[in-house]
Amino acid sequence: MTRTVLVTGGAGYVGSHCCKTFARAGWNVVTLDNLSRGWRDAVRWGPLVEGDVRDPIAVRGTLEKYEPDLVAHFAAFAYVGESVENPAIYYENNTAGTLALLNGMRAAGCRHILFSSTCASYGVPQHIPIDERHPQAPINPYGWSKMIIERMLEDFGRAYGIGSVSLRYFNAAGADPEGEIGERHEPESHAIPLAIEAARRADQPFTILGTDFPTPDGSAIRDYIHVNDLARAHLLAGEMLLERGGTHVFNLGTGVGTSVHELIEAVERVARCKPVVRRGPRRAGDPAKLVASFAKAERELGWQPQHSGIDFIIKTALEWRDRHPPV
Ligand SMILES: O=c1ccn([C@@H]2O[C@H](COP(=O)(O)OP(=O)(O)O[C@H]3O[C@H](CO)[C@H](O)[C@H](O)[C@H]3O)[C@@H](O)[C@H]2O)c(=O)[nH]1
Repeated sequence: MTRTVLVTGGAGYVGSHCCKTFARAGWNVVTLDNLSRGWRDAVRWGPLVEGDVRDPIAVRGTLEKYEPDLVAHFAAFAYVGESVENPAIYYENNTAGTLALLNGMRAAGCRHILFSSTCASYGVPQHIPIDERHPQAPINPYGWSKMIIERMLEDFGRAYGIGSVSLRYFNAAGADPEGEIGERHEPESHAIPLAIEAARRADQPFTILGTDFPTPDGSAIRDYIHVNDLARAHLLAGEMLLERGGTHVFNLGTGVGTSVHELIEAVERVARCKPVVRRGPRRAGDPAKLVASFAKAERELGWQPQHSGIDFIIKTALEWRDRHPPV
């Protein structure tokens, strides 16, 4: 029997890539998105229900109409800086939004959820690579807004039998290699799209935010993971959850760190053009180094990153950018 997944935030960056991956694997895909930060034209693999996860009528109506086996929950705000300036909308949209969604699932008898969590829940790392047992101590409201949800999922599992998998992403990056979807944020604050823009346009220099980190070249190190590797992990996690139930947590990263300087070199190599680069101060709350251990996902989901070489990530992001240059 064909399975159905309800994807909240399916019009967004990671959500839309997951829709494609589930659809390719033979699932029915339904998107619930309020289009506040998503894109109508990114919803290509099933119907779009335009609605908000905080709206009990929209959630209940969608769950009852489509009877999904699984909810994949991406609908969230994800700008760390914005969360510091305006925490209310993060707790409202991310935390309260998930609570409303979970209550809708309870009422409709839907028992399985994949949750898009974050490495920001670890805060400043005590050791590298970061495994799932690393203490969680967020240093910004974005990280807290997501960590509270993980806690909620544990409690809802115990009390109401809602099975969940929280997937703690490191740095989602790259685009669909077939060019149908990609990263589109407004405003764009992420390093890879900005470095690519700098390679394409001399009037858009890239600023290295921090050159005095305790790292070999002084710039911050991140673990960039291709969005399609993330999407495949959701598919495997969903299949595991339907089979086994329970409450689970996995890191999704590559175990490989790339500094901002190395990122710029990679953009130069792939784009064959040197971006104009400036040096700037650190961004508040940016740790020096975040690198994942994905051993648990490998062991329990049989997952490994397959598309996350930095040059391939940049190649797919560049192709997407060139198909959709900013107007
Ligand atoms: O113009 C820029 C933008 C970024 N950076 C640097 O590049 C690295 C990556 O920055 P991104 O903004 O691309 O990613 P972050 O690691 O800050 O953010 C990621 O992790 C966050 C949690 O920590 C959120 O989950 C967020 O959505 C996700 O993209 C950081 O060291 C940042 O300081 C620059 O040097 N210049």
